[in-house]
Amino acid sequence: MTGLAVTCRRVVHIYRADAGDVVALAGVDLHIAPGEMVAFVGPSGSGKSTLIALLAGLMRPSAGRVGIGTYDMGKLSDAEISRLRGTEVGVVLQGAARNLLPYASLHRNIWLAQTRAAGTRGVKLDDPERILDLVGLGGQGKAKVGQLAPGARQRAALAVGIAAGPGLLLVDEPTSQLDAEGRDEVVHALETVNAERGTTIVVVTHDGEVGNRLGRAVTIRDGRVGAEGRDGQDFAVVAGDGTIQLPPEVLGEFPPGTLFTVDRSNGGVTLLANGEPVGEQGLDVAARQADAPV
Ligand SMILES: Nc1ncnc2c1ncn2[C@@H]1O[C@H](COP(=O)(O)OP(=O)(O)OP(=O)(O)O)[C@@H](O)[C@H]1O
Repeated sequence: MTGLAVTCRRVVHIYRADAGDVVALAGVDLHIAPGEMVAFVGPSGSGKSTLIALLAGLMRPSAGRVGIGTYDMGKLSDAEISRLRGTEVGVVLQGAARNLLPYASLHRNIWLAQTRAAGTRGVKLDDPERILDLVGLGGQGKAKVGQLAPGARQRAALAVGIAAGPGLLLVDEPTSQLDAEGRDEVVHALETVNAERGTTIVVVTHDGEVGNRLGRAVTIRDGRVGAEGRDGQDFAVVAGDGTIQLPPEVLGEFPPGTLFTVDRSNGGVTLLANGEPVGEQGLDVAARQADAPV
């Protein structure tokens, strides 16, 4: 199937705990086009894993809307979400072993994922050998998962994640335990799946290099989209409620309480901070439409 779009509108997630509520996501606005590859990056505890868990339907948001393709996740029953996960949405959890049966062969791991998906209607399944080719494990179908090197095991987990031909693949920290070579192989496998199948791919990662390689890196900061990097350029992002997060180093120059004026007199938009054009204070302001091609 072709890639699925992902849309988040004002998504909020609150964990209820005895010690007090934790606001993990405080209003995420995001659109991912079909067939895009995106990394969620950001500091520990910023909300990346929570966001990917909501996209996977493993949890439901406290407020806001999560859309996957034509589905409004909030309107689906638990049974419909379970069917979606494992067919149209592939999920690869952090730690390759959690996605695999270690004593079974690669072929059997893929077969099991496909058998689960085949129980639902309308799923056309790929040849397991073709799936292994996509992740660089062609010809190794008889190998037991437990015998594979860590990088190959992570790619085996990807193979299981794409076994049913999902339109969206969600992957949590695929390179965290790997050396540079293993990381390159995993990123190459993701690129190949994306190029050959048009699958939309979302990866949570601490590795900035993985973010750069995927082309679009969305920085989650304090439970919101803090910034975006596209093809090596960094952007601040205007959220659905009109707020914009500035990087911490820029906030040093424009602390909370700074007064901005929006001047439209020159036909464009100029920001004046405390009466001075922002550019003169060392920050150039360039805007582009969110959906403009990169
Ligand atoms: N089950 C939970 N109960 C209560 N609070 C939680 C729970 N899971 C996560 N949190 C809190 O929610 C916030 C966001 O956590 P989350 O795991 O989504 O961040 P993260 O960016 O993925 O972090 P990391 O990179 O360390 O995995 C953090 O403050 C975290 O402590």
